[in-house]
Amino acid sequence: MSESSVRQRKKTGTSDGKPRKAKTTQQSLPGVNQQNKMWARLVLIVGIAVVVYFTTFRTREKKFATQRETLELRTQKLDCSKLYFEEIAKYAGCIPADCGRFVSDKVVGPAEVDVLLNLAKSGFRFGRSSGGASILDLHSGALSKDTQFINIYKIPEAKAIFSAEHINTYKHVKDKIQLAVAENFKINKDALFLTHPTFFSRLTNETAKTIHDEYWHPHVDKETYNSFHYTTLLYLTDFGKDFTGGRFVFIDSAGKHNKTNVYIEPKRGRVSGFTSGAENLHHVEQVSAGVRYAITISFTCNQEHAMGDPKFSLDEDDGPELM
Ligand SMILES: O=C(O)CCC(=O)C(=O)O
Ligand SMILES: [Fe+2]
Repeated sequence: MSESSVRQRKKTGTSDGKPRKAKTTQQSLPGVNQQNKMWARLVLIVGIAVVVYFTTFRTREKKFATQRETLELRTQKLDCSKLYFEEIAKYAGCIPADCGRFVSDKVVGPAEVDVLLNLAKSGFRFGRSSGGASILDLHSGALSKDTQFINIYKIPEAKAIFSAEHINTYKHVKDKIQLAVAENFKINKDALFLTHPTFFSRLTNETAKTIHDEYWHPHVDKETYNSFHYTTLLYLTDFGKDFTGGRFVFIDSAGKHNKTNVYIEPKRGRVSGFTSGAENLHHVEQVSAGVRYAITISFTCNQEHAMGDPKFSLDEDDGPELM
């Protein structure tokens, strides 16, 4: 109600000379003001709550390595998680100067990537998961096939795919990555051993059919794969060109509610390496289109978990057993 209409009523009396209900109207003014104040306070409180919520519980985003840049070396030091440090401390020569992560686009060359991508594509012709995440482990022979795994070494036609170039490149690249891990974490190269599982991955946006297809869950490699001490990844296809989605994400926490997602965009020939403890919680975003190829190459300091290079053996009696 406007002020002028209130004034109007004040002037107007009733026939018996008594004031009209204008009195009541006059009394309602402070009520309206009070209500307005209450609303203002409520809006202020809600506003503050929203600001506090988003500053306290927000997830920040950082790009550690974009697809467009070519990195000699980018590193990030981290405090080792307690459990990881307690365990790695047992292995002389294998204790990192600092826990952390690195990315380099200079360890593996484009020709080597071509050979390995060709090897991966040839292998996956013999089997793929029906649910979007396929693996090919040339050490055990494990190859995804629909909703299960088969042994590629039991397929006679697979013989044709393993050329000397494939085998030599695979071993040479593995050695270079092992050296990169040793240099970056300042450990003895010979204290590191290749471990299981080391595998090619092929990720698409197909709907997951089994738990093995759900590659996007946050995890700690040391917890998922007990033998891991250092994880490395070699990317064989480009984020944003060969596929979309599928970025690698470290999830860093400072306090309970303060998270930072640290992204690595896959790029052909890009190697990332990190200590496998809880300091490097991570996941892979779901691929939204295209095909993402990578190799997970894992290292242990525990000689009991060491494994040799793949035999690429097709002799059924000789061939590696599946896990
Ligand atoms: O392919 C990637 O980028 C990461 C895969 C991964 O997290 C793993 O193999 O443990
Ligand atoms: Fe992982």
